[in-house]
Amino acid sequence: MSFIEINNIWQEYGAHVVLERLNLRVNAGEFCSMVGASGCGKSTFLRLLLGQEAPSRGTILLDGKPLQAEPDRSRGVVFQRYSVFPHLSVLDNVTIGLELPNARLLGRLFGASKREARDRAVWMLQKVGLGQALEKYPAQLSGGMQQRLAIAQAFIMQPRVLLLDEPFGALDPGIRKDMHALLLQLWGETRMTVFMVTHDLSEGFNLGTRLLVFDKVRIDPHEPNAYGARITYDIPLNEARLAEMTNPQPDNVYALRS
Ligand SMILES: Nc1ncnc2c1ncn2[C@@H]1O[C@H](COP(=O)(O)OP(=O)(O)OP(=O)(O)O)[C@@H](O)[C@H]1O
Repeated sequence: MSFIEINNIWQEYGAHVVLERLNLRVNAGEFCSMVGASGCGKSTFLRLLLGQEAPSRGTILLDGKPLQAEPDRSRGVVFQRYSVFPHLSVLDNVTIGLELPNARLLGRLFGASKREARDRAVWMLQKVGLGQALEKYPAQLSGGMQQRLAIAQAFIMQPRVLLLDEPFGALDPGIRKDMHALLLQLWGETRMTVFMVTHDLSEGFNLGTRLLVFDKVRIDPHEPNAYGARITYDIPLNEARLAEMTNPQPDNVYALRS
């Protein structure tokens, strides 16, 4: 059994078929880069994986069970445009993720739990290079720093599946390179399963252990929306890195929680 099983899913909005007959098996720890023409349904596919939408047909299984309809802690997401809270400091932006799941029972965390959450958030922010900006507000940060903050927010929750929708699309080339290194490092440490949509082919090839190409197999020039896209190529990449990730040597294992 694969960690994620996608069985013959379709996504239709009225008469507009966006995805059709999509099948995929993904093992835990794989890093899937996803490319394809604009509008072919990559973000739609991510929304299905996140549980924000249910497919029109077909099933998605996570660990053998149907995906929960609501997004939960097992899945984290980073969009191209930083989705951080403007009225919270950098530190609070990251700590709040740890507090919210407990909020219904306890209100905000306090005492030792609060300190522990804060320590973990500081540690995570140091990892993404924001250790000197803890008390700043998002408006005081550059675009690249805000995106690092969004990544820290997603990683602190230690999701089993990380969904990235062009996470570096708005960044300068130099910062992009740093972020690639950071993402690979954190992926190696946490052994998450990653799905990343990108328009940058070289980014897709460099980071992924698998490249999924979305495309339409059938096209009706008179009815462009009559047929949907599916995965037309599934190319294994960076196999040595994947092997090291899924069978780590003791020296290569770091605990994310220090
Ligand atoms: N809720 C919706 N209702 C109707 N149409 C939708 C809905 N969501 C997406 N679509 C349509 O589905 C198609 C695929 O959109 P999607 O954003 O998934 O493509 P994409 O491959 O991610 O594109 P891009 O690379 O440009 O971001 C588009 O034509 C879009 O208009």
